[in-house]
Amino acid sequence: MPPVPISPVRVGHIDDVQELRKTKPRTIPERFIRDMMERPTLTTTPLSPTPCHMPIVDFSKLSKGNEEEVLVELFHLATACENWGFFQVINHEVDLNLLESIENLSREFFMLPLEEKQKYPMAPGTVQGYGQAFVFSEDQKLDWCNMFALGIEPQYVRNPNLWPKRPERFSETVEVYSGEIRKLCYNLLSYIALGLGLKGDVFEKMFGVSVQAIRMNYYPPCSRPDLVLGLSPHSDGSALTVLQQAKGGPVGLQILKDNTWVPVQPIPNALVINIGDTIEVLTNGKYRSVEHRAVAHEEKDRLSIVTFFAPSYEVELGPMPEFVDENHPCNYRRYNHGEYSKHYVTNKLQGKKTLDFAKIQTKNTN
Ligand SMILES: COC(=O)C(/C=C/C1=C(C)CCCC1(C)C)=C/O[C@H]1C=C(C)C(=O)O1
Ligand SMILES: O=C(O)CCC(=O)C(=O)O
Ligand SMILES: [Fe+2]
Repeated sequence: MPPVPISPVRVGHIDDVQELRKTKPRTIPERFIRDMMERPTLTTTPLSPTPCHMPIVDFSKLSKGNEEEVLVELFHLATACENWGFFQVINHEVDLNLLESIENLSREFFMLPLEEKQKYPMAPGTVQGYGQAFVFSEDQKLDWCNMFALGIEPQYVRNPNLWPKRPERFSETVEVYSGEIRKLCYNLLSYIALGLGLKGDVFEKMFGVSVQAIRMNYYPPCSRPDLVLGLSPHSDGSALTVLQQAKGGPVGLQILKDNTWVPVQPIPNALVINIGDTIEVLTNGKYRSVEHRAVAHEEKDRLSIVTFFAPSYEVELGPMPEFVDENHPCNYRRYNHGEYSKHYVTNKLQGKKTLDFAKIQTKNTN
């Protein structure tokens, strides 16, 4: 029997937003213009919400503090995870020169000629390389963003053909940076576990060789930021996400807090951490992966460097027994993380819809 042809993903023409901005600075193609309900609230209008200062966690107090400082900071961390799903970590012990280098090299990468970047194409329906991820149809709205993403760990998620030769030292720096961010993720997960009253090594043991990926998002200026989104609303499919916002950029990240999109004011040298879907499931919803999005700016470009840190694909996940009792019924089924990962990367970003994969739907008795 001949092999069954796999139907290719038909996504139509996707404009490269940087090129568009260069060649037709005032044009916003229809595919980028959001329906009224999806359009963003911007920080530049008098009626817009003031940027929030999300909770700050001082990592050095957790790693080097005295007993009391550790306890107080664990409490800050636990409260941030429970009430916000986001926090900014300061004194994180990742070398600031390394943060600067990855920022500069990522910017240099995006500033290369299009032909050079297209040597590392993100094929339709895949998530690694240069392009737009999460586009699966011709009528889907597009984000005002160029992305470059790479699988980092374990080795089997790597596609060596997609590691850029230019700029010089880019790939080497991604490697060193990812190693440092990996350590930070393991440490944060152990403090998160302690804050939940669990053993510090519970997630490290459970996750096996954790999957790690990096994504650089470049948002060029946009003549009508009120009509487009830099990045569609979503929660992250990871356990933890580490977001570095490049220095000097405008406010761009917004999180959905109490049903309102709240802009996040970057703190110089801090890293933004958010709880991903895995931790939501493991804690049976005690800690939730919060929906977030990015908006574009009329005059300034913005760059973010994002690390996704998740369990190994063979790990079976479900709510931990510590978070299930008669008052807290089990909200999520058990599933394989590899299956979830596949589900995540083969669906468009659509708020928290991806997590329906794991949710136990409660019957509406009304
Ligand atoms: C554009 O990519 C993403 O947004 C993304 C993908 C990450 C991945 C790679 C680039 C290659 C290795 C696999 C992996 C899927 C992690 C987001 O990652 C989220 C989604 C899941 C699931 C996750 O763990 O992080
Ligand atoms: O650029 C940002 O601020 C948001 C990025 C993000 O949420 C992501 O890449 O998952
Ligand atoms: Fe995200």
